[in-house]
Amino acid sequence: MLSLVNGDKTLSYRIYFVLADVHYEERKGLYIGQGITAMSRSGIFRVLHGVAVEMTERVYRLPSFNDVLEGEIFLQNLPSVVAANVLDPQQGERILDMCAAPGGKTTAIAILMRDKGEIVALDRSHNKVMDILKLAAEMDLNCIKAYKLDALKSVRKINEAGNVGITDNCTGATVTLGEDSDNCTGSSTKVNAEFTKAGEDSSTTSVVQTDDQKPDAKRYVSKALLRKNLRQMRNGPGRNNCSGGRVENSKGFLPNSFDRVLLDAPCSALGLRPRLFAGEETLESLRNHAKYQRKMFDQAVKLVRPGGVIVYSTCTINPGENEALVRYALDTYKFLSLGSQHPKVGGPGIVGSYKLSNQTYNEEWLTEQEAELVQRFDPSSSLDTIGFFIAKFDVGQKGD
Ligand SMILES: C[S@@+](CC[C@H](N)C(=O)[O-])C[C@H]1O[C@@H](n2cnc3c(N)ncnc32)[C@H](O)[C@@H]1O
Repeated sequence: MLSLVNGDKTLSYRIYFVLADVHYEERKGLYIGQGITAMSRSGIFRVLHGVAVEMTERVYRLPSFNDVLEGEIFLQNLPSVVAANVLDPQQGERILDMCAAPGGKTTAIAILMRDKGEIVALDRSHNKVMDILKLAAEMDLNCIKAYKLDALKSVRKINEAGNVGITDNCTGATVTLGEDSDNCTGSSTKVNAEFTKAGEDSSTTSVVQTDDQKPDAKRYVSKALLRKNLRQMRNGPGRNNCSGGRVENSKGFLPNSFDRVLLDAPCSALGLRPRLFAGEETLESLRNHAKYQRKMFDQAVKLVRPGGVIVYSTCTINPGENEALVRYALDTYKFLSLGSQHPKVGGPGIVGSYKLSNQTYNEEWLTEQEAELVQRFDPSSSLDTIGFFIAKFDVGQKGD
């Protein structure tokens, strides 16, 4: 008998699992499962071995909220709401949400600010930025500005001429265009991208038909953009193009320019339910998540002003991406301190240490006092939430 628990207490879809050679190993409290895979219905017919389990009955009787009050309500799990509240945004402030799509926490923050102030919401995916814009429009929230930007490049660089701007990898021009792609050609075609400066931090890209072939450093087009436009001419704007196919690319932001920063980092997502371990993560991939998160955190530290706040959160139970990030942050940036969290709903973090096998140092986790200051949502606890982690940092004087 396979019983699953869903964090939102609704199971709208049939869920299939393929079980083969199931085994778990325990490493410092982290279970890594292999051989159990949650699959799509079509995917299940492509595997050669295994046992498929079809779950046909809901664990809970609560009906699905799909299509209920669409545009009126947006369901969130408890830890996400807590994360927005822990950030404690104030009206009139400038907030950065570094990895924002689909915009659940962004909109929760906007509501807490009563839509007064400015929330800059970033995601590296064009379509996901559209999702943020769509959600903000549905909820009638005007203080959210969403941009496509790789959060690893979210601090503007000062170039030799003293101008600010980031350079792309291909042309040296100040912005990269294209749907989910940073590749660019620099070549001119019938479909050009028009570069306009929209405010201090962003550039608006809108697609225009033109015969103007004059070379212009600020006019270039990516292959991805070309493909997208051909697709749009054939199929219409598509489900996500709520704002007429426009997406804003950002060139990055000035250091110390935000009152508060939320880094809801991409992670191994080992806290999500219902989900048996899919066997996709390895120890190496878990370490890679941690490295990626640290680089993003470094950007967050640069962007927040002295006296500001950074909230770091993940939906994983892997301490290497949670407590170890906090240790890194506190050891690297002496002007950061753990802030007391309100509301506090989850339990304390984990105290301990571990050694990365191919590195020469021990990564110490938190002291007991520090562990008390972070929130760890244990998916097996009676609170019945997804696994989640929240750390809040108060930012002191940065120095040079
Ligand atoms: C955990 S989800 C964010 C969920 C979101 N905060 C919410 O509450 O709705 C992580 C997001 O980070 C985005 N992402 C991953 N790497 C990124 C990067 N380098 N720069 C910007 N966004 C990135 C992913 O596209 C994904 O949408």
